[in-house]
Amino acid sequence: MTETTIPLPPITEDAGTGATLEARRISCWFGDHKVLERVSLTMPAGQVTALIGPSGCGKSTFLRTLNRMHELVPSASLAGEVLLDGEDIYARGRRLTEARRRIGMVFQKPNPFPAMSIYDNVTAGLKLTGQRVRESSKDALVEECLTKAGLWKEVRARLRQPGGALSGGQQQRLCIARSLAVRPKVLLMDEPCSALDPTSTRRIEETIRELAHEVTIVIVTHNMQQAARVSDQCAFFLAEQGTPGGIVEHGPTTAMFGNPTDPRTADYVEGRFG
Ligand SMILES: Nc1ncnc2c1ncn2[C@@H]1O[C@H](COP(=O)(O)OP(=O)(O)OP(=O)(O)O)[C@@H](O)[C@H]1O
Repeated sequence: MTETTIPLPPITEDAGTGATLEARRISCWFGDHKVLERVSLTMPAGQVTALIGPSGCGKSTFLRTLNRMHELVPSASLAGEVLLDGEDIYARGRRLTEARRRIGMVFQKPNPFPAMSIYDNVTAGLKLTGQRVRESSKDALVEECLTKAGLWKEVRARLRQPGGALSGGQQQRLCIARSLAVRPKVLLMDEPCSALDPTSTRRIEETIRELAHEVTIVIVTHNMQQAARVSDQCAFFLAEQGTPGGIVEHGPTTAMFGNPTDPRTADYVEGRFG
């Protein structure tokens, strides 16, 4: 079988400011249960957008619609559009793998391939998304992605050791490096620090701020201090009294925390519920 080679330029050549992601009137169901009602949100290129709100209001579901992961659940359905730099990722003829390549995801629990080497973990996503890199370029790619994920100095002397031998925080940064290797325009992060200690959390937060210059980031977090530290804008989700979740308020993080317009936002960010 012949494989198509898609030459990948060094990341720096492709480094822009990410892409703007725009969700338009997203509604989601699990079977008959409607969990999101006409949610619209623009996540601007090169910014960090934090999705906040109490448990069960649909933040993760919304995040998973942004790279077509919601449709993996057999009972799940969806209405609305998700535009990546103006093009609907759900449009007929759009390939799922293309959406996943351009819009990467980092999960709550670090999930490197534990028996695979650190080096191979970084390049693992390339094959899965049908991309190939020349052998001669691989070392540079691995170094660049690990550097951007803030892990290079800690692992450069042991790239052939298994990914599973790293600490939890290092594993999460390895997963970020793996996501970066396929040149995403957007990185979705679902509570990426909730399984980590405070020091590792700080390292990931620094990494997020550094990456934001070239990748658009959308992060779900329950940690209000974290939302305040890492994000440029916030969207506050709420599902009241058994109704589907929606966005109550969104805007610049400084305004959301300093001067929210909706009393429910104020109550939530000041820790009075949730
Ligand atoms: N796979 C699933 N099947 C059925 N219902 C689901 C599924 N995943 C989520 N739900 C339901 O969808 C609603 C929204 O859940 P979701 O996980 O998106 O909320 P969340 O705000 O991210 O919560 P948390 O902060 O606790 O992670 C909840 O009522 C939840 O029970």
